[in-house]
Amino acid sequence: HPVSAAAPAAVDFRSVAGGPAKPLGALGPLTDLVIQRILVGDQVAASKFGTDSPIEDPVREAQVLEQVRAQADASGVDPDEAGRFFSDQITASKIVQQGLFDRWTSHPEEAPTTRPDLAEIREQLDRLTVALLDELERTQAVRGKPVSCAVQQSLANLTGAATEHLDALHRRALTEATHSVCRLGE
Ligand SMILES: C=C(O[C@@H]1C=C(C(=O)O)C=C[C@H]1O)C(=O)O
Repeated sequence: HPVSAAAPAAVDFRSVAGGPAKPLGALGPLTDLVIQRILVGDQVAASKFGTDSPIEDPVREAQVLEQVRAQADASGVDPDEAGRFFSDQITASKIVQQGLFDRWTSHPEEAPTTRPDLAEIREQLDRLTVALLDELERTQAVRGKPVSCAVQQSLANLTGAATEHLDALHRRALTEATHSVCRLGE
């Protein structure tokens, strides 16, 4: 009989769970939001590519971090901890933007053909900030236990990267965006 098709390279968690695939475990919801923010980075890159807007905007970064510190206080999260976490989110976004700029420069046929509005994208990022801070608050207990936190972050990153079909660039951004999650609050 004919040889069956090759096994899939990665487990499709959709078929296991029977529902929308999400990063697993205690840090799954936080990691899901981190991935959403990383993917918004693609939109940011598309809005800036071929324009005068630079990848790095220190004024906007300061506004984001100011919003974060104020809202952290209101959500019961340490403002310094929240600030460190969001600095990593900003770094991750710039990794994605630079990676896509490089890709689109060497492969212009892959460059986006429409240019989304940066102001609208930033409103989307501001909404994600609120949700991320809620998850930072909700996960304080598990993040305070270094060993189980590390296990949960590995599980969430692995399953999140697989279910969202992240490429090497976006996986690198995910690693950067989550590398302090288990050290925060110490
Ligand atoms: C996302 C943007 O690009 C960069 C990343 C930022 C972020 O992740 O919040 C903020 C400013 C920029 O340095 C943006 O310009 O809005």
